[in-house]
Amino acid sequence: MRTMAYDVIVLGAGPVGENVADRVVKGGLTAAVVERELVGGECSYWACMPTKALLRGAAALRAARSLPGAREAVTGDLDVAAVLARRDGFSSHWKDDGQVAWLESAGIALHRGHGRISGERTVEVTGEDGVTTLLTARHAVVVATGSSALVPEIAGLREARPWTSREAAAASGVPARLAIIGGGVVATEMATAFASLGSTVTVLARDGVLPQAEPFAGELVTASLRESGVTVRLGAEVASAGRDGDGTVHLVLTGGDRVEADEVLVAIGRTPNTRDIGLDTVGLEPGSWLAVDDTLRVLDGGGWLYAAGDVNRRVLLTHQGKYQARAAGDVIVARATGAPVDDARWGRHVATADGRAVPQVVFTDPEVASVGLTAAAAEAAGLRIRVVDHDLAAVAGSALHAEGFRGQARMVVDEDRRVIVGFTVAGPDVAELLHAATIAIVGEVPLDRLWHAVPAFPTVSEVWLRLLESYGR
Ligand SMILES: Cc1cc2nc3c(=O)[nH]c(=O)nc-3n(C[C@H](O)[C@H](O)[C@H](O)COP(=O)(O)OP(=O)(O)OC[C@H]3O[C@@H](n4cnc5c(N)ncnc54)[C@H](O)[C@@H]3O)c2cc1C
Ligand SMILES: NC(=O)c1ccc[n+]([C@@H]2O[C@H](COP(=O)([O-])OP(=O)(O)OC[C@H]3O[C@@H](n4cnc5c(N)ncnc54)[C@H](O)[C@@H]3O)[C@@H](O)[C@H]2O)c1
Repeated sequence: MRTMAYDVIVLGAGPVGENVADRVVKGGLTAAVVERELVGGECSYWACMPTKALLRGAAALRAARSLPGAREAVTGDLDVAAVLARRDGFSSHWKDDGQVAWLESAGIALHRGHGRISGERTVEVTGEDGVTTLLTARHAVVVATGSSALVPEIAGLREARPWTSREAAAASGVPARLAIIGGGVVATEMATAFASLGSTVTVLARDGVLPQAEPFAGELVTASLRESGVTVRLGAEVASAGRDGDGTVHLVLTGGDRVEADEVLVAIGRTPNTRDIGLDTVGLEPGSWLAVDDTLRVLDGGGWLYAAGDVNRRVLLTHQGKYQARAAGDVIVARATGAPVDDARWGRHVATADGRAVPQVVFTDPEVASVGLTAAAAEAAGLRIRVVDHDLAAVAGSALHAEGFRGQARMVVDEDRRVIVGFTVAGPDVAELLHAATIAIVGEVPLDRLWHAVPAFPTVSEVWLRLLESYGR
């Protein structure tokens, strides 16, 4: 067996694994990444990038149609083939040459194949040709193997060959009828995308629409989906499924109702890619999420094992995984070189923001942008809060932005510290509004100082002033 040694070995070359390796190399250590599929991971080829490319054309069309003067210039409908072709481009046509070239330029070694931990600081890589290479790490092994779509144990569902987010993101055509199981982020984004591309969509949202978000966000998205022709069935649970000889999928709901579709997309959350990575060889449970401390070191992982990104379940988002990667890479370098470890809250070597200040944009119509705690989550955390709401349509910038603008903003204030701990905004094109709130929350900017952060007129950001005015001085 061929053997090779590096300072750090990273299992998985998704956005998170790539970034851990980059930080480690920038810190003066050597690093190798092990990748069994495409360098770039889920985000680049089957998640963030292709799905946003599927959504963007319809969003631009909606924006034009919402403006007298511009709407008259729109003479046709979406060009579905062009949307799919643009999506193909944003997925690099499912080829990773560009990302491999970046790895080379960054001085990171790549081992293609399935990686398995085989003991303390060792990883076995089995290539497609069956040849195995043994890698040893002088300092750390980082698991960044990500997650996969969870398919529930519903009678007949697996045999019905459901789509997961992968098939939806990479679809080469548009099914006439699409049923979606789930009401979360993937379900609402893909309902928005496929409805705009011409599918007749049914969303089966057992637990509601965007149940993790502020309630007004789910309500606005549900109303908008329904207006665009999507059937949204709140509380609907699928009891059994089947696909008949002509390809039609039949779903039977608890209570007996039936739904027919040409494809069914399962979007009920994720499962960690840890079933076959050798966790048992180091006393950990195969198939489990890898719990970590704030420096991303695996609990009971011997001190040399780290886990970053989706696989540790802290936050399943690319930007937050990459934030963890920067902390993990830097702390591995610090520990390897004997430099001081800065693991105090908000220190260089910890991912403090994971707990309290995670930004997310759901690219539905309307967009939902949020950071920090919802009112419900803040109350559950025992904070004494005050909730301030404002109609987003009632600022001049919004009225100018689109006719019939609909939206809502909410800030959640920690009354004991007089700082914002949560912010949610729903409305057309609000994604870029979010970073101001992220800075206010991470910076723990006192409300009295925020009065001096004056939003420009006439922008949608003026809602910040209105929220402060409602709160009072
Ligand atoms: C449909 C969809 C849309 C999304 N949109 C967004 C979005 O807009 N914004 C956002 O921030 N997040 C989004 N996400 C979440 C985002 O995709 C993930 O948070 C992100 O990909 C996690 O990165 P990662 O590096 O941890 O894992 P992954 O991207 O899953 O990468 C893990 C890599 O490890 C490899 N691997 C796994 N096991 C092994 C092994 N044993 N040996 C070798 N290699 C292995 C895999 O092949 C993969 O390349 C979306 C998710 C989905 C499903
Ligand atoms: N724009 C973005 O940032 C973006 C886009 C897509 C996905 N993602 C990330 O990808 C991850 C996965 O997304 P997702 O939509 O699959 O998960 P999710 O957790 O957002 O939503 C899953 C939904 O399915 C429901 N559910 C769970 N089990 C069910 C069952 N058996 N039957 C019916 N419903 C069930 C849940 O209540 C939940 O509402 C998320 O963590 C999300 O953050 C992010």
